[in-house]
Amino acid sequence: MTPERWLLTGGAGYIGAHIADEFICNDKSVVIIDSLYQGLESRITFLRAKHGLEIPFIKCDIRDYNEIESLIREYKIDGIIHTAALKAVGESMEKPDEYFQVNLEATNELIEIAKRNGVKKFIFSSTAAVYGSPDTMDPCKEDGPKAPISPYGDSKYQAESKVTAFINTPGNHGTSLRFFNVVGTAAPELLDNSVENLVPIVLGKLNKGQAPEIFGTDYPTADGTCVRDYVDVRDIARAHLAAADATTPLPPAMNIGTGRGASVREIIDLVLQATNKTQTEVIKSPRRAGDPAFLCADVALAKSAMGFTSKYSLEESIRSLF
Ligand SMILES: O=c1ccn([C@@H]2O[C@H](COP(=O)(O)OP(=O)(O)O[C@H]3O[C@H](CO)[C@@H](O)[C@H](O)[C@H]3O)[C@@H](O)[C@H]2O)c(=O)[nH]1
Repeated sequence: MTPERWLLTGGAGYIGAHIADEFICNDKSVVIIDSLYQGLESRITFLRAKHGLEIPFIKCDIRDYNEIESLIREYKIDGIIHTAALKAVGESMEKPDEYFQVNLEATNELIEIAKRNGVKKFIFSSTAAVYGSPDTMDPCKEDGPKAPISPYGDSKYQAESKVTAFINTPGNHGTSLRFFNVVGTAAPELLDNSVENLVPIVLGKLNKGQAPEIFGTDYPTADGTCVRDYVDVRDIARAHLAAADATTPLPPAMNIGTGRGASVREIIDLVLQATNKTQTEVIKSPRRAGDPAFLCADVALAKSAMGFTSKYSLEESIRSLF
């Protein structure tokens, strides 16, 4: 049987490359497009060497609709995993138009292209940012309140509607996966190269002999610092595989997290342990605007709908970085 062929947008990115790896390991064929704005071609080089495959890679902006439509025809694509996006929450406040263009308009266009060309499967990378800044200490449920507070979260939330309309069409299949805080790596070559998130920031600081900074130590949590649900990127990739292989209709959106919370303080301690550093100095800074005290996933839906549960512990995720 010919393997299913998936177009992976943003496949040279940190998350996209892990999905490519997981799909290839499970006998699916992938075609990767990436603008290389944040993605790295070296990740594709690594995947080609690891799997001994000439994985097709085309450098292409997600807004280059003609090129994408030609590729979908040329490669006879069965399904699309759409991870290509702008993802910096802070930057989205400064460039909202660009975020809506890349994250919302391009997703809408991609779905129209899929429809015109008989592509029946679509899995969309969404985010816990759709929940905004809840003021409860309860895990977020998919059908609970959505109140994104950044153009990033809003653009992703609005794009989910288009995906939902697509998958509600009889014969189509897919979902939106709402990632919580993604950490870890399958290989040093696939590491997260962004400098926007807690773990890479703390690592960078420790490597330079600087003290990590904590944004807010007066939250109503056990140790006063913010709690998040840190999920391994390899589990994110496994969730995509589970969604692609599901034989029953999926809910329109599912949380992908662990269901366990960890505080900023705990993360810093784990990174210190993993690096064998004894430094205990931290800078206690004021709260960062828009940060909720607690943001964790209710993971029941992904489990019941597609049998997905996370596999990697936070310790394993942090250890994978060294
Ligand atoms: O130097 C730092 C950096 C971050 N933090 C805190 O660490 C926590 C995690 O922050 P960060 O890694 O920036 O992630 P979030 O703000 O939780 O957002 C991430 O996780 C969301 C999903 O939960 C995604 O939508 C976003 O794209 C992604 O950046 C927050 O409480 C921050 O205030 C610090 O205390 N010090």
